[in-house]
Amino acid sequence: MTTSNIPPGLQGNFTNYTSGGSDGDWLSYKKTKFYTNAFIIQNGKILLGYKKRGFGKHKYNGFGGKVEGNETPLQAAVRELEEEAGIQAPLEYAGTLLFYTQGSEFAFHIDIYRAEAFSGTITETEEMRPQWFSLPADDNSLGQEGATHISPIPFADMWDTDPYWIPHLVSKRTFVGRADFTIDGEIYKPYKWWFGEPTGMEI
Ligand SMILES: CNc1ncnc2c1ncn2[C@@H]1O[C@H](COP(=O)(O)OP(=O)(O)OP(=O)(O)O)[C@@H](O)[C@H]1O
Repeated sequence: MTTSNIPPGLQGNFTNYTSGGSDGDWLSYKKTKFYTNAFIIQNGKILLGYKKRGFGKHKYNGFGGKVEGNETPLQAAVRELEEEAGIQAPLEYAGTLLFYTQGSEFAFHIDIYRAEAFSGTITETEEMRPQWFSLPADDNSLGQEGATHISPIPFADMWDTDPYWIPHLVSKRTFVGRADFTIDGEIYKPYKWWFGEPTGMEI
């Protein structure tokens, strides 16, 4: 299995891909802005933050934000993790998500990172309230301790397309994807999406 209907903005050969939504065209956008999103995954648990303000308010997500000035995405990811959760971690690249909402001035290009260790004390900030969640049992081979009495990943309170790529993140398989949304008032609805695992060096 290689590739079918790869969305504009992604190139290469892919495996384990999944897609859904409208049969219509992908939306078009003129520019992209670079963002980051970082997750700590440890002992059968994943650290998420409840966003208290700004974009994605009231959703759980990783910790991240805009890549500033001449930072690399990795430097931005390390800085945002510290600003939003109070911790430092040896982040590793995990995947990339393109996200566009109809009518928006730009598309998000989000580099996603993960780490299995961290230092410092997890701290609630003005922007995020950090909380551990348990991974599904299949991904829980690192040990159940600490994970048995905590809630599963709260997908109902996350971006609708998160369930398509979080499993790749958790199982350490590099992924890329695109998700186009429409917006109705303040409600974002997934319109069309595609996620896959690159088989070469072409990201
Ligand atoms: C389907 N769509 C999506 N799925 C999953 N995650 C998404 C996302 N769309 C945006 N994100 C993340 O949401 C955060 C916004 O960052 P945001 O708080 O706006 O950035 P930053 O802290 O720089 O902003 P301010 O400094 O407050 O302006 C940032 O982690 C970004 O990666």
